Amino acid sequence: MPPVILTKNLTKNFGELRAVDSVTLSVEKGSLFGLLGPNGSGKTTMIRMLTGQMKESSGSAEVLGIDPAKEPVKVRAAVGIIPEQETPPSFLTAEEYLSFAGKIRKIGDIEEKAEWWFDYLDFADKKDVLCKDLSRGTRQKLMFAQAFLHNPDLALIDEPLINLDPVMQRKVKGFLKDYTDSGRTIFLSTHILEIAGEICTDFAILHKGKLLHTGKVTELKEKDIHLDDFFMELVEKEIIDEIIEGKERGEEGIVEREKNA
Ligand SMILES: Nc1ncnc2c1ncn2[C@@H]1O[C@H](COP(=O)(O)OP(=O)(O)OP(=O)(O)O)[C@@H](O)[C@H]1O
Repeated sequence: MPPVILTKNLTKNFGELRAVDSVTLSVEKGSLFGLLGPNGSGKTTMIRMLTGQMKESSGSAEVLGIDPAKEPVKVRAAVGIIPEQETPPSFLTAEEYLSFAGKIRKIGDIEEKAEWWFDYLDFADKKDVLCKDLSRGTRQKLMFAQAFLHNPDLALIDEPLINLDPVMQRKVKGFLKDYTDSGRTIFLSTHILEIAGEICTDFAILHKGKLLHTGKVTELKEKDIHLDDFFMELVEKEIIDEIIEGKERGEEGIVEREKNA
């Protein structure tokens, strides 16, 4: 079976900065894939490229067999997306927003589906409130609901749990696990390593745009290694290597300068 997501040497430059650096990875159908990495490591940029919101500088990507750079509308119609820290339009109520999302996605029974989400995520009392007046957590619930309204085969979700309380986090974690158990795929970017270790089947670690590791969570569990310890060790090693490399470069620079003096 072909992978749901496949990237080959996917790269994104912003001027001098290489935000994503030649990333090659594959995500299998039915996996709950965690994209992990420190601040600024390129997770959001990856998701933006995979959902056709941003074109790569080089390399390629395929999402559900579609090239997101060539057919961004097709890819966005097929997948569910929760963009990072995005909020729903301020001038619509929660209910209007889901109805709007349902119309774009041509969902026939949108009222029924929206009702289900309001009940499931426990915010039916907020459906007539303008999005601008919703709490951050409730806005996040709304963004979560819009991503899954059309039961997509793949959802790419950027930090979907960060503003939710522990009860709601547990519910959403359960939802994501059940979703992938039924054969659909989740590509989740998160800082919360505990959650990733708990629910993800597969993971990748990015650091400064580079893919440091990709593998299965069970492989770590079999070796009795916690994902957060594995992550810390790998990222810390990378940082130490960079310091050593930087020092060596600096020293060489001094030697060169001395030679030229
Ligand atoms: N549109 C842009 N223009 C210029 N630089 C950008 C742009 N978008 C992202 N970057 C830079 O690219 C790098 C990667 O950013 P990105 O948002 O992908 O990281 P991230 O892993 O999602 O970070 P965080 O965990 O903090 O959300 C950062 O250095 C960021 O400043």
